Amino acid sequence: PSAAPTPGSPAEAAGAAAAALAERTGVASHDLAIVLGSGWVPAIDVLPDPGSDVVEFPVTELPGFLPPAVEGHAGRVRSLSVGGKRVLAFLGRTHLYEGRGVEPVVHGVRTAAAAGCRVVVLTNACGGLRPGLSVGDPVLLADHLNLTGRTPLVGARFVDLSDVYAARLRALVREVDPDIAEGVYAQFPGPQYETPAEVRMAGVLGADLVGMSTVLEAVAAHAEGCEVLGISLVTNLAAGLGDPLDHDEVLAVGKAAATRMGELLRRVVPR
Ligand SMILES: Nc1nc2[nH]c(I)nc2c(=O)[nH]1
Repeated sequence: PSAAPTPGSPAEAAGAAAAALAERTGVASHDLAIVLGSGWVPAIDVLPDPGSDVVEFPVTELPGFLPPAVEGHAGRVRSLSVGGKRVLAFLGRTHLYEGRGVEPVVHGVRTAAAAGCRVVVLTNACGGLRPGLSVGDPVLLADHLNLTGRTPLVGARFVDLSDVYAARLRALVREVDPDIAEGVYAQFPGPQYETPAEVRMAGVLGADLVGMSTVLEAVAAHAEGCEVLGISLVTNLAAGLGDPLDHDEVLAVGKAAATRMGELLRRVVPR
């Protein structure tokens, strides 16, 4: 048996949250987790198997989760069946820019892993900077640039990240949607958007997308042994490449693309 996690450690906190989740949902083990970024929440309404039970509650009912710092970010969690798999969906997430450290940012994916999930799907809304990307495009993450200067890992955890966005899952998505674009996502700390010069810098560094989430969650989930699938929704052209950024537009674009994203998830998740 694996050694009991150190009292007060993030692993212990994830274990406690997973136990509370099993209790609250009546589901002993979940198979797959989905983190829904801005605009993605409507996408999961098309997911549940007809007639299957769906349990939803505020994520703060589980230990270790903080109340949403940003008004309107629904900090909720939903347990549902999709293609016979038990799925744990986080509607909204904690962002690094909330200034509450890295632990709360990755507590969800660590809880999912402790609850049995072996696959974690991370979705987000982001800015597009590669020519040819348009607002409303989904982009499959092939790799990332961690420009946050932070990491969820502590100590001698020399984790290999050469397949952090699992090639197996990316191949599955390409089978379902052969024309989907693939790209490299750079996470900035935020909360401000990039300057045009920073966007140009990200491009020089090889980024196709810029955002404020996902990277630290992917590192944490991969370090827990989960296969990670990342899908971004381009909701604006990065600074200097298009109209000035507006958060309300972001949500509108997300809603418009939600059914397409829901279809994509519904065809990928059971596999
Ligand atoms: N860093 C960064 N995050 C974003 N999130 C969204 I939606 N658009 C952007 C963007 O242009 N830059």
